[in-house]
Amino acid sequence: MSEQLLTQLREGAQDLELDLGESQLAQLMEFQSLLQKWNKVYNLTSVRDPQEMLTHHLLDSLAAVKPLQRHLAAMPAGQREKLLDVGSGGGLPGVVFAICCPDLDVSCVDTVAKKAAFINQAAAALRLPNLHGIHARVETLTQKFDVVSCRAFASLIDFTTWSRQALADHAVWLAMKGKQTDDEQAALGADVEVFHVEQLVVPGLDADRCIVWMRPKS
Ligand SMILES: C[S@@+](CC[C@H](N)C(=O)[O-])C[C@H]1O[C@@H](n2cnc3c(N)ncnc32)[C@H](O)[C@@H]1O
Repeated sequence: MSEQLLTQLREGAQDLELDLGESQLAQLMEFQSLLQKWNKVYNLTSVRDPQEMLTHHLLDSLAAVKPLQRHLAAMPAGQREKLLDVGSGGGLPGVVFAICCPDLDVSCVDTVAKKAAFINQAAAALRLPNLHGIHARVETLTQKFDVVSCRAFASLIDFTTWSRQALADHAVWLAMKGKQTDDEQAALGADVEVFHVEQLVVPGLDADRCIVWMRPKS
């Protein structure tokens, strides 16, 4: 991995006001190397160019870390919080969350077995005991999570409908979206509340990005 990409990653993390150590930056770089190395075998992403992978995948996922950390800090202190990343594919944003938030237990679920296997391989290679790959349809999961995230997965209504049973008490949905989501929000049922739409700025990427934060309405 080139020094130039590492410098860009470090500067991007600073722009995002992330407090990442050198070992976490190295893990992020190693994750990108794993994505590149295994992409041909596992078909993890259509993005092949390392520079594009850095901006469109790593920095894009990193842009959601500070908002996630803010949400976690506001949760009542207790046992280690659990996050489920739905349709995680090659681990975006799940693996990035696991690297940046070592106290968060991250599970990445995908219907494609080799993608879930890649996550477990990455967990071992990056020495991340808080990262797990699950091969399943999200609709079939019985475990409960405090935050359920997705990126480039499905419409808001499909995402919330399919993953609702995986929400613990007081849990929230964190949907990373790339454009205006007014139509998708309007299509949500009365049992889902959008409580915040948070705009994101991705260093080096001139594109609309936001997080749609949602919770079930009781
Ligand atoms: C477009 S990819 C997005 C991958 C990754 N989140 C990203 O941002 O690059 C969507 C992923 O969702 C997975 N998927 C589709 N339906 C699913 C379901 N019901 N449960 C779990 N994963 C599913 C697919 O296998 C695919 O890997």
